[in-house]
Amino acid sequence: MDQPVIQTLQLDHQFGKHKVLQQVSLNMPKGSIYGFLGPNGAGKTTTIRLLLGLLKPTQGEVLLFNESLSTHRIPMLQKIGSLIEMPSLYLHLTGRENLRNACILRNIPYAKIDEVLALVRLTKDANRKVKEYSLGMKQRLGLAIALLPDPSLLILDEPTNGLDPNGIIEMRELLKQLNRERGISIFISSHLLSEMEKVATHIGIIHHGRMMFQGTLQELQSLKVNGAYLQVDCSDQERAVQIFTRESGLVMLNGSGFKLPYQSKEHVAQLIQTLVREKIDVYQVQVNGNDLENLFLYLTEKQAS
Ligand SMILES: Nc1ncnc2c1ncn2[C@@H]1O[C@H](COP(=O)(O)OP(=O)(O)OP(=O)(O)O)[C@@H](O)[C@H]1O
Repeated sequence: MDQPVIQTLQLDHQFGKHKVLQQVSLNMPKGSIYGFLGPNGAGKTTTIRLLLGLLKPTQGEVLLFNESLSTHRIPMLQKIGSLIEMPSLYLHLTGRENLRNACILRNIPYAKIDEVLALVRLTKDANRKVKEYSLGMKQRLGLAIALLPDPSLLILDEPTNGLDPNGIIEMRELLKQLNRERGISIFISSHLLSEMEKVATHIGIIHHGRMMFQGTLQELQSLKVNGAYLQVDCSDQERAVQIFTRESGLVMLNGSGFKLPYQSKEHVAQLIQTLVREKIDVYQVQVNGNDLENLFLYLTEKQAS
């Protein structure tokens, strides 16, 4: 698991004078599902294009399977399946015919077609025209094409973008299955923290072209707890702040209540019991700071301190 499948060494990229990536050092262990997370415009697609050799870095290096992409591009790309945003499909052809075309282009035997159709659960719809497919089915067909060469690494750019909740669940389950049963390492970009938490084993966070965090999902989650705070709305905010300031100096008046660092659900229960005992009515208790935006704020503050 510790052997890297993707490594970038201080990657910089600029379009003209616009610096889009700065010193991006990615490290994706073999066998992992690496969630590459960042808001729109953070530099995710640019990074993916560099990983696939579709762009050349201004500085730095990409290593795939421990070898330099600049010297081993062709054999490496044969081991990689990719899906960048919407797959380009022939809508007037059937799913099976699209796969046949892809086989011809990549010199892959037709025998693989039934296998990949079954993997992405499109066997029953294989002979329907793609124009009749839902977006989720089109994405799965794109994934089937990416799986044709039996890749050991999949690189997927926002594969759940635009899908309905069912489509998102199907894609998520499918990726986990491919990772678990076939041992395929999966690099997946997304702007949704909650989605990546459901699928990824490792996370890299990019913001304004810089890596802000890289580690296991557990490491990210412990950071999130550190960054999260509890917002409590109640009938007597001033007295509540006095009570809890005795326990922890980090309590602040906020809106119609107060806020303090989130510790644990047991601590939340104790806090509510204390308020009730003190005859202060509790209107609302909310854990904030667990979303991507707050996480960025937290990480930025942490880097500056
Ligand atoms: N070909 C290009 N020429 C000039 N600027 C570009 C080009 N492609 C991307 N950019 C700029 O680079 C920055 C990063 O874009 P990128 O597409 O990598 O972000 P992203 O994280 O994938 O976001 P999104 O989810 O919106 O695609 C953006 O400011 C974008 O405008």
